Amino acid sequence: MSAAQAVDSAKTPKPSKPSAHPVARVGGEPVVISTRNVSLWYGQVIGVNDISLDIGPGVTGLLGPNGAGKSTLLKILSGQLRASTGQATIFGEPIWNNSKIFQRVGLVPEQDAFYEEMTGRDFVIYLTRLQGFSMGEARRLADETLDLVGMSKNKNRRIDEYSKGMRQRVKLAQAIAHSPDILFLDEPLTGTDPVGRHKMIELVQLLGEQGKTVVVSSHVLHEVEQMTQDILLINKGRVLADGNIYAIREMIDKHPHTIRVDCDKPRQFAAILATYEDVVSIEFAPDAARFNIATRDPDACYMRIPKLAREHGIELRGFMSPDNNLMALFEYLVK
Ligand SMILES: Nc1ncnc2c1ncn2[C@@H]1O[C@H](COP(=O)(O)OP(=O)(O)OP(=O)(O)O)[C@@H](O)[C@H]1O
Repeated sequence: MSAAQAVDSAKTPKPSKPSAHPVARVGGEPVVISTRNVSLWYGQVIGVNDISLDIGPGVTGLLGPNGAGKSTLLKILSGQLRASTGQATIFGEPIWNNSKIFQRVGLVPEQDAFYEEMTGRDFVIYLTRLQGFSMGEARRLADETLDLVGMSKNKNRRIDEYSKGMRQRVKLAQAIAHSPDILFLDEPLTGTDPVGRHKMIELVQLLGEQGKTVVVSSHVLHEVEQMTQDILLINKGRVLADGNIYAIREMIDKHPHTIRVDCDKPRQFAAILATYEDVVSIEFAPDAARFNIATRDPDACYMRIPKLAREHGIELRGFMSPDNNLMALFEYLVK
């Protein structure tokens, strides 16, 4: 059985009836999530500002730098925060204080909120029970879902012994165990190792292909575009652009993209990378242990870095896109 079939066949929740309300459409698909003029203030600080959007089935990437309002928007859409003004609906029904809707929603929050002394398995069972499943069903769903996210081997260990990547996978398992129609993931790739990252991306894609509505936030374009082509760009609490990745890519390609490289022989590796035409500049950290490489072809550069490191016997400790990439893009977009 494929993982995709497993996601669906593993679960036997009692599905809620679809809303009787007629729904609008986005790109030929029914609108699942909708907001109109939604704003939220934290005292004097604006979290999100006058956001109106329609999201349909499939994966939508919510992309923005730190502090853009991604978590605030996801919290409003998942019913954790009430908008100060405006309306937010799922399947045409208000989200706030609507327990019927909560059963159709799964959430991977940015912050961990575990009972650390519990095992991963008990944690998923416990939260699945809260969705109204019997103990037997919750156990079965927890086991099947933990298997799906690659946590079978470690599910009976205490959560306080887990790596960051394992924690992310348990968060994903609790979010999908009850087979929700809608899934919100807030920076799910943070701290994941390459295998966990691949697994998470694959699952997000599968859920989208199954017709679930998945909204995934990130501040790294490269991460988001591995999961979807549909992007909402958000900055300073506002949606700046809503559309296809290629249009957004075009804007980005006019700006050099920065990749931070951490390895055991930074000078040697920087010299190798500098020979490529797309590389615009290389800048070392003050201690010269890491360097930033600016490139006009991020895709090629991301592919090339691990390959060259392997070929030249360089130990690559990490490479990632620092926030200032997106900041540069957003500054450009709001000009
Ligand atoms: N509980 C809070 N109290 C006061 N201000 C807050 C609170 N939570 C968020 N903010 C502010 O609201 C704005 C949006 O924050 P939010 O966390 O939604 O952004 P984000 O895009 O998710 O960023 P990050 O990835 O850093 O979490 C920021 O200016 C942030 O400082």
